[in-house]
Formats: sequence, structure tokens, C-alpha cells
Amino acid sequence: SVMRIDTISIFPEYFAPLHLSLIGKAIDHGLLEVSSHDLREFTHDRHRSVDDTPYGGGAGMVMKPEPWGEALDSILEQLPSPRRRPVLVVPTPSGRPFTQHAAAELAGAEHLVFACGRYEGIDHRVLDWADEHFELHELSLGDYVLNGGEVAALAMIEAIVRLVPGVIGNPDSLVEESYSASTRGMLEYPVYTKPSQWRGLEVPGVLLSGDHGAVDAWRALRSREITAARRPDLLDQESPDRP
Ligand SMILES: Nc1ccccc1-c1cnco1
Repeated sequence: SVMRIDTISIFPEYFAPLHLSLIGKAIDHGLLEVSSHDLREFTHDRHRSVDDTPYGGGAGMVMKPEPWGEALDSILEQLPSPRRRPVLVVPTPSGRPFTQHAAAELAGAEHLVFACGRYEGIDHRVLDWADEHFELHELSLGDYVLNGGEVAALAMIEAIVRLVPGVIGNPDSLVEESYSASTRGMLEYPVYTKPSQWRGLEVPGVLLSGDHGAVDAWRALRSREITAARRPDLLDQESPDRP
């Protein structure tokens, strides 16, 4: 089944990279449809304004509700009926953490819409209205400040689309990867390839030994060392996907 992704942003050109490489191939193979919409096409004033000063005062500008309402309406109108509610993802610093688990959940959706806000955010009434017409997910990429949702949406789209069956050539690379990349897995062990000597640096001998048991043990030990050093929060997590 074809997954459809719509993005809405005042910088639609941010999404041009989606048409390259992996995702570009999925689109060519008809597995995926991506279209990016310019929020300003849903304004009607001479200045095509999308933001205004915040009620209650404070610095910065807030995105006006009307253009968002019209943009979301136009997406709903283009849906074949009868339709399942499309998923609306709003990247926001105040969102639920976006995790590999969330990516896997969203990979099952038929239709994903990404609303990318700038400035100090979108008038909250847009989210209240959208909650009645979409399956709404306010998601954060991490605890840092971006200028807008576009970069977050690109990352989320890549994480989601690569889990859609048929998009990635070699599925078993997903199994290994998803196990360790998921936030409840362990961190990846270090990897090496030819040449065995490079700038005076050698490859750990065990990896050249052909002793697969020893290799697995070495990798498990390195994963645990690295995880303990960088992500102690991931250690000894009891989780459904790691018995
Ligand atoms: N800082 C932001 C500003 C606007 C839209 C999203 C974000 C975001 C998402 N995840 C982290 O930050």
C-alpha cells in the first residue's frame, strides 16, 4: 500500500531532499507519495502574513490560526472518502519524545501530515481543532531548540519511512539495526573494515580470529562499555523488545 506524506511549512523547499536517494527510490517505486505545501498559499492579505504578536504579551510572534485551518482543510478535502483519520504530526519542543517506538507506530499509517511551525509556535486553537479531525501527535526530537519544525520533520520522516516494508532494500539490516538503535536497546559496538592497518592503527585482533563466539562476546562487551559510559539510562531496561 502506498504511504502518503504531506508537509505544510513556510519553507516547503526544506523537503526537496526527500526526493533524493532512499526516499526518492521509494517514491519512484510508487511506495510513497510526498508533497510539500507552502502555508503562505493559504493567506489572502497583501503581505501574506502568517504570524502576529502574542496575546498576553511576551517576545516573538505566534503563527496565526487561519492559514493553518485552510491548509489542513485542503488536505482533508483531497482525501478519498470514506477515509480513516489521517495522522497529523506537529514537531514541537513541548511534544512527547519521538522514539524508534513512535517511528514504528507511525510507519503503519496510510497518510501522515506534518505541520511545521516556526516562530514561538502555532496558535493553540489549531491543535485543539486538529485534534477533532486528525490523529494528533505532538512530538519532540530532543531537548534542544530549533528555529522551526522542518528539520525535525525531515528526521522523523526518514526514521518512519525506512521502516515501511519495501522501502529499504535489505530488511535484515533493519532487524539488527532496529534492535540496537531503538532507545531501549544497547548502543552499537565499534565497526571496522579493510585495510587491517591504517595510519599505524590496527583492527582488534579478535575480529580477525574467525572465532565467532569470541567476536560476539567482544561486541557485547563493547556495547555494554559504551552504553554505560554514554547512556547509563539505557542499561538494564526491562522492555518488551529486549527480553
Ligand atoms: N525547537 C523546535 C521549534 C519548532 C518546532 C520544533 C522544535 C523541536 C522539535 N524537537 C525539538 O525541537
